[in-house]
Amino acid sequence: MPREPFLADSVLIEGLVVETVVGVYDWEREVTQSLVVDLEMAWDNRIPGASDDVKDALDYASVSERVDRCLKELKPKLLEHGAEVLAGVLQREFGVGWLRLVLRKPGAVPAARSVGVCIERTALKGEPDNA
Ligand SMILES: Nc1nc2c(c(=O)[nH]1)N=C([C@H](O)[C@@H](O)CO)CN2
Repeated sequence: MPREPFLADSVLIEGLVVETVVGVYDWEREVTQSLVVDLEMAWDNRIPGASDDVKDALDYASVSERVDRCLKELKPKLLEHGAEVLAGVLQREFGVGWLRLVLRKPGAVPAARSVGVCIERTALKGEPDNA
């Protein structure tokens, strides 16, 4: 489902580095590796734009801390699982309606600058947690 066509505002986090256990192979469960998170989160920036009050804003510092904690606790095997859980946490805890999330694992394929996954999720009104 596309994001709301009449409001294109968002809050961005780019290149957030998280050190965590991640990967499907046995050796990967014994070390930490870097993940890099890019996030675009739909948010009505007209309200904080008028009030100049961070309480009205989607606080990118708080979101960044939550992303870091989520991935460190989760220790996902697949990037897909990390991205999916993260998207749900941000939608439930911060009230983000739509988001695009890119999760990269720069060291995974030596011949590639980076590999990763990209997901877009829209919280549907009427679903549990999205009343
Ligand atoms: N689509 C994916 N493919 C692979 C993943 C992944 O998370 N998503 N992970 C691995 C290994 O953990 C790899 O990164 C080790 O270098 C392989 N393929």
